[in-house]
Amino acid sequence: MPLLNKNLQKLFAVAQKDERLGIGLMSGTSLDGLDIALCSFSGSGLQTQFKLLNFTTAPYPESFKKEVQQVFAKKQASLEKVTLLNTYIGSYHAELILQALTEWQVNPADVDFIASHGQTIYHAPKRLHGQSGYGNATLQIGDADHIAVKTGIFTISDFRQKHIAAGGEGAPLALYGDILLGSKPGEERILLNIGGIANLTYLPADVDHTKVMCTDIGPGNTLIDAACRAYFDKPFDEDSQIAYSGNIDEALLDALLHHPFFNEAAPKTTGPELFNLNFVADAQQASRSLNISKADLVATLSAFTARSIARFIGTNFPLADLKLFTSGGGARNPFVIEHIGKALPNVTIADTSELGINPDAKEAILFALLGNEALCGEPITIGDNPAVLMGKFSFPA
Ligand SMILES: Nc1ncnc2c1ncn2[C@@H]1O[C@H](COP(=O)(O)OP(=O)(O)OP(=O)(O)O)[C@@H](O)[C@H]1O
Ligand SMILES: CC(=O)N[C@H]1[C@@H]2OC[C@@H](O2)[C@@H](O)[C@@H]1O[C@H](C)C(=O)O
Repeated sequence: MPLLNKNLQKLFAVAQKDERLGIGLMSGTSLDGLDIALCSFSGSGLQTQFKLLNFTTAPYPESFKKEVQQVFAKKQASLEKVTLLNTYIGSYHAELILQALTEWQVNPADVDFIASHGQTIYHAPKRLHGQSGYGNATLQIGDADHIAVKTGIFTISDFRQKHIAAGGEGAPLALYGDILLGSKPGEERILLNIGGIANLTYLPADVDHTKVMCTDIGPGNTLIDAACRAYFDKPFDEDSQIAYSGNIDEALLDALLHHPFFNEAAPKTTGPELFNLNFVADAQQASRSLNISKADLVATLSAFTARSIARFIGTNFPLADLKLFTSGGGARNPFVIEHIGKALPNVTIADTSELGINPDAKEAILFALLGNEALCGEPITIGDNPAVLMGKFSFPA
């Protein structure tokens, strides 16, 4: 009998361990840095026990952001740049992981797996690209073979393709972890992540999985960040200082909210491929607000994020006793949170630390959970959502 590949033997052993150490990685649409979450896991599926042991966001230098921005969410980009970045990002993420492990005094040999999201460079659900003959598509780069070889740790990656293969749009994948992290019998809950794009998971009080909904809502920070970069030479509107210095332009806000995406049935996904400064310029043209001040623009874009989130929640979940738990960098944008609160006066709002989950770490934890599932889980059926185990395996040797 031929010998079993040693990597497979080791993988088999990891899947059978009582407790596994896994790292979840998230590098989202905001391009602020790599989120690295080190967790311990036992069990799988809805019985998973996990603990966040360490977390950091390794900030990206401006030079790296500029490189990625050359291809990010662009219809036309250099294929050479995409190819170079695919290898570079994999290798760079490996370095950032090793640095974090050194800081935490954790030996890489003790880590059982890494679950890497990669860097989304283009998200193209069919609804958005509209090209006949092509279905839903998405592309994350930062090849995981480089992470595995450089760190010596099994790496699971490219989670979104299987979701598409099974009929989804490749996102949001938060659903699978959010049920585990946030569901509580007797409480109507929504977990709202405000990253570059805002998404939510509704978790009903009766824990009926057919009622769970997980969907993108629209822009989170992406337009606010883009305006801050373009007009204030700042990566984001820290503590909403710019938004608070401006006024909301109601005509522009209405024009922004008028986009057909907001009337499309959920679940749906989107990205900066749609919500970008061209989209804003079109809305300014339509609302004759091209001449408003840049601070008014940031205030209006921040109100747009808040209003589109509040409108989605108010329309789809008109519940008396709803609790909203926020996460992602937008949870630290006071203007956005204040305006969501004003528009939803009957909803209790807190961030996910109330659930014992670091709001900045949540998405990286979600990918670590998906990695744990890929190793030892079973497909979970949640309503009409794709019931598949996601991720591809990269071996260190
Ligand atoms: N103190 C703050 N004040 C205002 N905004 C903030 C603050 N801190 C973080 N942010 C916002 O959060 C963003 C980073 O959010 P996050 O890391 O959740 O995004 P991401 O993971 O890239 O997004 P996605 O979930 O779409 O993939 C920043 O770009 C900024 O807009
Ligand atoms: C294609 C892609 O990278 N989508 C991200 C992005 O960031 C937020 C939103 O848009 C969400 O759909 C998704 O990420 C989260 C982690 C998800 O899949 O649940």
